[in-house]
Amino acid sequence: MTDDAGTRAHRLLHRTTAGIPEDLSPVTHVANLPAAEPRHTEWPEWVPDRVRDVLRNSGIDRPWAHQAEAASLAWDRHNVVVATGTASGKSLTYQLPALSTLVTDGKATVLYLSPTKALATDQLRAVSDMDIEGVRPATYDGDTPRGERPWVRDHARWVFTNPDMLHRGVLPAHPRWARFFRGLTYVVVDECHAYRGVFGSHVALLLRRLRRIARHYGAEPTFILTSATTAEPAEFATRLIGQDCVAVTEDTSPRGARTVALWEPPLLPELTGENDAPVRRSAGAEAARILAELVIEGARTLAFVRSRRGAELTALGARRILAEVAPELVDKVAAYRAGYLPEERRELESALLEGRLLGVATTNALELGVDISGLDAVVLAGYPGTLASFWQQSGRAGRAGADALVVFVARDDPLDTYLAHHPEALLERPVESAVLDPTNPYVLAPHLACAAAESALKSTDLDLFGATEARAVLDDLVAEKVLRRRPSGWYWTAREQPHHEVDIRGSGAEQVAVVEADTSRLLGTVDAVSACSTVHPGAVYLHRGEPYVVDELDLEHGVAFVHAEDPEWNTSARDVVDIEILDVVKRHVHDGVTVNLGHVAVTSRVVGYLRRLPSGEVLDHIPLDLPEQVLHTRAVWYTISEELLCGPRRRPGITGVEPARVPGALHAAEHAAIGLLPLFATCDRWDIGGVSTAVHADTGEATVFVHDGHPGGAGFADRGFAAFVPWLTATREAVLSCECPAGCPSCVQSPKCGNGNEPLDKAGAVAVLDIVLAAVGAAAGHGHFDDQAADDQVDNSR
Ligand SMILES: Nc1ncnc2c1ncn2[C@@H]1O[C@H](COP(=O)(O)OP(=O)(O)OP(=O)(O)O)[C@@H](O)[C@H]1O
Repeated sequence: MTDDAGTRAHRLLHRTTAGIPEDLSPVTHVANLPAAEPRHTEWPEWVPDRVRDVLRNSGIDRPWAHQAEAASLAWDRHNVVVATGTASGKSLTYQLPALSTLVTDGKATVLYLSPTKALATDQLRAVSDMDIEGVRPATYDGDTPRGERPWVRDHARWVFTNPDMLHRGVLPAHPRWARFFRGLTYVVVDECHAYRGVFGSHVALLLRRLRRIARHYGAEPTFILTSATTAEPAEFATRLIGQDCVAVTEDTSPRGARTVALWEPPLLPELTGENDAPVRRSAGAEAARILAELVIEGARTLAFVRSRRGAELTALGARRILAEVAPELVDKVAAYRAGYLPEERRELESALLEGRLLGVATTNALELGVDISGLDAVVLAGYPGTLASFWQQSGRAGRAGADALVVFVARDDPLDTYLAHHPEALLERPVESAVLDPTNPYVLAPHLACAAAESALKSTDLDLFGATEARAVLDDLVAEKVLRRRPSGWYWTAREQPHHEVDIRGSGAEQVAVVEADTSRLLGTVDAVSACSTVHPGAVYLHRGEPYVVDELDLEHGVAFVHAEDPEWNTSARDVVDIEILDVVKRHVHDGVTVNLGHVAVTSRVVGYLRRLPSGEVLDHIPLDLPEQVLHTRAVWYTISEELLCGPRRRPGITGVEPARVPGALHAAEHAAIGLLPLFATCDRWDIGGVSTAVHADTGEATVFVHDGHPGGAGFADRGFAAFVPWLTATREAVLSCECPAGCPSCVQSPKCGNGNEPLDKAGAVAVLDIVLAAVGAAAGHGHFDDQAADDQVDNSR
C-alpha cells in the first residue's frame, strides 16, 4: 500500500458528503475491506511449452494458485466449478486445460457456452489473439453468417456459442456436428451463476441433452464452470450439469483495499407517493450527485444503475451538476448504452483506463466479461438483486497499491432499506445459493420432446433427466400425442422439430408476442400468465431499455401491439388475486403456527394500473377490464391461529393484533417478506408474488403465502421454506429499520400490489412477525443467517 492508501477512499467519501450536517448524513455505515496479496504457483507440468510460452507472452508470468488447482482438476477429467471474485483470472482456468488438450490431441474439440453473445465474442478474441496453431477457434451464434457455418461445423475445434444456439442450432442438427461431438473433451460453462431460476432450469436440461448427444458419439466431456462467488457452488454446479462437480473457491489473486459506504437517501418532505406515504430522493438522483463529486476529485468511477433509462438519467444528472460547477469536466461523463458491441466496450475500457472518461453510468451490461478493474470508485444505485452481483460490480474498484471507494445507495424498497441498516447482511454474509429446478414438469416436458426429436429416448436415458419425474412427464406427452411410445423408446413423429417452440429464456408457459404495430417487428415475448400485468393497454413496456406504450392486448391470438413512446411516467398493474392450496409437500407444525411448502393455483385478474413518475409520485389510477389468469406453481405459506394472533395465548412481551387490524398486518408482513426473499434465493421480487388473508378458505386461519411467479415454480418458494427463520427475521428487521411513521416503499409498500397497498399496518406486521418467530422458536430481534429451518415436527404429507 502507498501512503495514500486507506485515506484516499475516505477523502473521496468525505467529498461526497461535504456540506451535509452530521445528523442528516445519509451514510449509515462505513467498512474497510483489506487488501490481499497474490499467491503464485508454477505452471503445472502437463501444460505444453507452446501454450505456456504464449500465455507468458500475453503477460501472465505464472498462474495464481487457484488457477493451477482448478485447471489441474479439469485436466484430470474432474468436473470443476471455479467460484472466485471479479477479475480473479477465471478465464485462464479453462484456457489451460482446453488449449493443452487441443495442441496435444488433434481430434479433441471444446465447446464454450456463455449467457451472452458479447461475452462469447470477447472470449473468442482472447483465444484467437493467442494464435496457437491448430486450435481453430470460432463463434457459432445468431450472427455467424450462413456461409461460414459449414466451416465451423466441419473444422473449428473450439466453438464459442450460447445456450440458445446450442438448443436451436446445434443439437437439432447433431449429425452435421458428428466430428465435433466425437472429439468433445471439454464443455466450458462461463458465468454459470447467470443460469438461475427458470432460465437455469432450462439450461440444466439443455446440458443433459448435450451430454446425451455427446454420449451418442462416444464422448464424455468434462465440464469446467466459472461463477461469481456464490454459496454452495459445488451443489449448484452439480445440479446444473447433472453430474458431480468439485468447487475451487479460494481466491489467490491480488486485491486492493476497499472502503464500502452504505448510503440511504433522505425522505423528501415536499413529495408524497401512494396513499400519501413519504418518498425518498431517488437512488439514481443521489448517484448522479455522488458521481459528479467523484469526477471533480478526479476519481475514475463506474455507477451501476438498474435500468438503462436510469443509467442515462444518472449520467445526465451528473453532467448537469458539472456544467454548473466544473464545465470542463462535463464530457468526462457518459452513459454506457446497451447494444453490447465488443468494439464499444473496448473503447469504453480504454477511455476509462486512459482517463479520457472519468465517470460512466451503466446498467449491469458492464457487469459480465469486461476487463475493467482497478477503478477508484464504484457507485451502486440500488441493490443489484444478488450478493453475487454486488461483489461482481463492486469488485471493479480497487487495484493493488491504492484503495478504492464503493458506495451502495439504497433505493426505496424493503430489501435496500434492510441492507443499508444491516451492513453484516451485505458485507459478511456468504452470497446466496443460486436456485434452479430441472424437475419442474413445465420445463422438463419441452426438453424431453426436444431430446426425443434429436434421437429417440431410451429407458436408459431417463436417469439423466431424473427418472421418476421424466417418466411421469413422458406419460403425459404420450397421452397428449406429442410423443409416441414404442417398445424401443419414445419417438417424436411430427415433421417439424419442436425446438423453435421452446423459449429457454421464457417460463415454459404460453407466450404472448409483443409487436410494434407500425413495422410488425417482433420485440419480444412475455408469458401469457403475466401478460395482463406487463403488456395491458396503456402499459409502458421496455425493450432493451427502449420505452414503448401498449395499444392493444389480444390474448386470444397471443399478441400485444405497441408503439414507440417515452412518456415521463412508468406504469404498474393492480390486480385481485386468489390462491388455492392443491397439496402440501412439507409442513412444520408449531404451537399455533404452521409453515408449509406445496403446490397452489393462483388466480389473478388485472383491474387497473397506476401511472407513476420516476420520483415515486403517483399521477393516477386507470381501471381495466381483463380476464382471469390461473398460475399453477409452488408456494411457501404460514398460518397463525386466531387465539395466538388476537387472543391471550402469547409469550410475555409479544403484543397481539386487534381483529380489525389483522388484514393490514398480514398484508404488510407479506409485502416485506416478498421484498426480503431475494436475500436468500437468487430471485428478483418480480419473480415471486404473495397473497395474505385473515381467514383462508383452505386453512381456516390467518395465512400468508409467498409463491413462485412461474408455472411449476423455480425453487424460490422452496428456498423460503428452507430459510424460513432467517428470512422472516430479516423481514422484521427491515420493517423496524425504516423510520417512516406508517409504511412506505422502503418497508411495507409494494410496487406491484394488486390492492393499491391497502390496507397496510406497519406496526401490525412487526407484531405478526414476532408472533410467528416466537412460535417457531426463533429469538426474535436477533438475525441469524444459518438458514436452518426449525426442525419441529416435519410432515411430508404429499
Ligand atoms: N496469473 C495471472 N497473473 C497475472 N495476471 C493475470 C493472471 N491471470 C489472469 N490475469 C489477468 O487478470 C485479468 C482478469 O482475468 P479474467 O478476465 O480471466 O478474470 P475473471 O475472473 O474472468 O473476471 P470477471 O470476474 O470479470 O469475469 C485479465 O486482465 C488477465 O489477463
